[in-house]
Amino acid sequence: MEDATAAQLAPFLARYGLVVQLSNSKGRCLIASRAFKQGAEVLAQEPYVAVLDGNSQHKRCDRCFSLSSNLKRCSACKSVFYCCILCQKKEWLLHKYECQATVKLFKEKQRNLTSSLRLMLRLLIKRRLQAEGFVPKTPSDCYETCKELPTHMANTGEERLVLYAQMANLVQMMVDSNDVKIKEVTKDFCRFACNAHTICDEEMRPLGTGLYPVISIINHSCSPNAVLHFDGKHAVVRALENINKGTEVTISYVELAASTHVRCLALKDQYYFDCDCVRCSASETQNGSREDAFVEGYRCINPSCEGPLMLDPGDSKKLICDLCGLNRNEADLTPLALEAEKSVLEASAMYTSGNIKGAMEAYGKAKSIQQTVCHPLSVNLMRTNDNLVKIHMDMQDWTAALEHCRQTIPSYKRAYSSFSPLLGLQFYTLGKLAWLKGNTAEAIGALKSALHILQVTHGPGSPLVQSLSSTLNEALAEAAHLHIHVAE
Ligand SMILES: C[S@@+](CC[C@H](N)C(=O)[O-])C[C@H]1O[C@@H](n2cnc3c(N)ncnc32)[C@H](O)[C@@H]1O
Repeated sequence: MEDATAAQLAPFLARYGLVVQLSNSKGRCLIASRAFKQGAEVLAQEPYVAVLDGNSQHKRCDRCFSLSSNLKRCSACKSVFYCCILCQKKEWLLHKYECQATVKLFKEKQRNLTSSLRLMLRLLIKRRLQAEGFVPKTPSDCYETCKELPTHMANTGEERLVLYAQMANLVQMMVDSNDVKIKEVTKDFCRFACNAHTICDEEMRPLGTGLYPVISIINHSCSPNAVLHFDGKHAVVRALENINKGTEVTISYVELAASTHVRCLALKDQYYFDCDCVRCSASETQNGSREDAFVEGYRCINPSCEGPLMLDPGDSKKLICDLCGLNRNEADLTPLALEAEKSVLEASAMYTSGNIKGAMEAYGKAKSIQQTVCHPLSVNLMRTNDNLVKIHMDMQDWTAALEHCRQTIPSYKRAYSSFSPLLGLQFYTLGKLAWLKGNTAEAIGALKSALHILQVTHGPGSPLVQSLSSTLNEALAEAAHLHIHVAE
């Protein structure tokens, strides 16, 4: 970071107990200048710019991102919705220009704005209004701070660069301004790609994208000590463990329930770096590769053995069980793994097109193949079970949903860290399903586990944690009334 920006940002960071340091391999890093307790808020920020995605645009307010069943549509562009007149009025200063550009794009090209184009348009509008003094500017909320984030333009492939340049062209046409330089906008598209964050609801379902100039300074680790959580579009970083003074704050950029190989590919493809976090470094050890074999590997040929299959050092075509030493040919497994993959794709397409029964059968077929091929704790089987939970919940078949959900818990525990929000949410689903089925003791156990995790990741005041606490209290009251024994 140039000294001027770093110095200007320092007071904002000092309020939280953070400083920026430079590292040769990672660029800027955010370092704790005091200790943070597990669950504490490390940093919070509003986005510089944010957009709702296509699915959420008609369900949430474009300004505050809150859910509403009574949204009012902008009568001019007809493409954004607000929860109240106040939100609409407050947004008008920025939306006025976006509105004109949206109408122009539709008139001239018969095209609607995509999320990425809208995000860029918002960046250009806000940047101009701040430069002209119509919108206030602070060091943590200005284009200059966004501009310090890396673009990795030199690493970006030709095809992607051409696409970004075409998108920049469209933006230039929409705003009809010579101030908009194609090269600069192309660079900003590159910047979005490796710095913008997916905004999620409390249940970690994506609802939009935002650029958070300070939060984006936080680097990645596959074993992070902090997590990003959203309240609407307000982003909060919480400590997943006690963070000591002088320690780098890290979050995860990718899905952590994946083998080292898969995580590293995703990081390289989007963020252009080779991860050397503790988890990735461990993959080169026997313990680390065993962990990968559990998460994304095959199962032993002996159905009663739960050992993971590792590469046979004596024969590269063979896999050997790490527990009992039995061999299995990779060539026998590949066609079955492909068949399972095909069934999963078919199931997903059927689900999207509304053929729920077909999807249920196809996921059922995938599951039975995966049970013979994949390790019982593998993420492939876990995802199929998750889809079956979702489908059975849609069909209000709580018994089947509960059964599939129970089966996911051991793989969630293996694939995610003990304070992962996704593990917490899975316990919450298990607790709710067990409660619906009248399994009070099981519900209490799962809800307690969920609360233990989600209080840390979401904070005790979050609406999700509040509603979880009240379900747990209801279940505890019922257990006391019926003299049901509850394990501590
Ligand atoms: C969102 S930015 C993080 C802030 C960035 N370090 C900076 O200087 O502004 C993402 C980029 O930071 C770098 N980065 C993040 N985590 C890293 C890691 N664990 N190892 C190496 N580079 C990392 C990569 O260049 C990545 O594309």
